[in-house]
Amino acid sequence: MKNYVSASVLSADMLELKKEIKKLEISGIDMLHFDVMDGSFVDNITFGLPVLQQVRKATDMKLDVHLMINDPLRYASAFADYGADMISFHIESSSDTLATIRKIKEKGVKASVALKPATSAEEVFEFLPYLDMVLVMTVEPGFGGQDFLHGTLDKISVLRKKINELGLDIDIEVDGGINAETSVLVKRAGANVLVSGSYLFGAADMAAAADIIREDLPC
Ligand SMILES: O=C(CO)[C@H](O)[C@H](O)COP(=O)(O)O
Repeated sequence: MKNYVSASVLSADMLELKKEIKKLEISGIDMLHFDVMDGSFVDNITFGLPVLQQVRKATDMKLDVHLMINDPLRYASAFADYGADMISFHIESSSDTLATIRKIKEKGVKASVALKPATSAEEVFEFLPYLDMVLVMTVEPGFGGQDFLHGTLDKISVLRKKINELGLDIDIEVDGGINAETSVLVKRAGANVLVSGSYLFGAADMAAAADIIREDLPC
C-alpha cells in the first residue's frame, strides 16, 4: 500500500497558520491532520468548525479531521460541510458507531474509526466493511509531543491481518509519537498513513523529515 504523511496542525504556530499550511504544501505533505478536542472526551480543547472553514479556504490539501469529542454523530455533517475530506471519530464515544459512519459517508466523505490505546482491534472488526480507514492512537489522545506506546504495535498487525483476510482496501492511520524510528515500526506492523506533529514541525527540513517517515521499507 502507498504510504502517506498527515501533518498534525496541533504542533503548528496557530498565529501563523496560513504560513504553516504553505510550508506543508511546499514540503510535499500529503494531508493536513486537524485534531478537534472538546475538553470532555479528552482533557484538552483545541479548535473546531470556524477554523476548519478558514483552513479549507486556504488550501487544496486533503483535510484529515480527527474528532476527539463525545458526540461525533451530532457534528459529523457539519465537519463534512466545512471541508473535511475524511473524518475519524472514536469508537469509545457516546455516538452509535454505524449511524456515525453512515452520516459521514452520505456526505461523500471518507469514514474512519479511531481506537484509544486500551481498545482492542477486535472492537472494530464488525465495522470494517463500511470503513475507508482505521486510526490507531499510538499515544493517549489529548496532547502532542508524547512518547510512542510500543504496546500498540500488535494491534496494528492484528488489524492489517484481518483487513487482508477480508480482502478490503482500508488504510491504517497511526497518530502519536511518530518519528524516524517509530515510523519504521508502525509501517512494519501494517500502518500506511502516518500522522506526525512535533517531529515534522520541529524538523529543520520538513520535506526531508516527511520523506523519512513516508519511505517504503526495504523488502
Ligand atoms: O492526536 C493527537 C494527540 O491526541 C496528535 O495528532 C498527535 O499526538 C500528534 O502529535 P505528535 O506527533 O507530536 O505526537
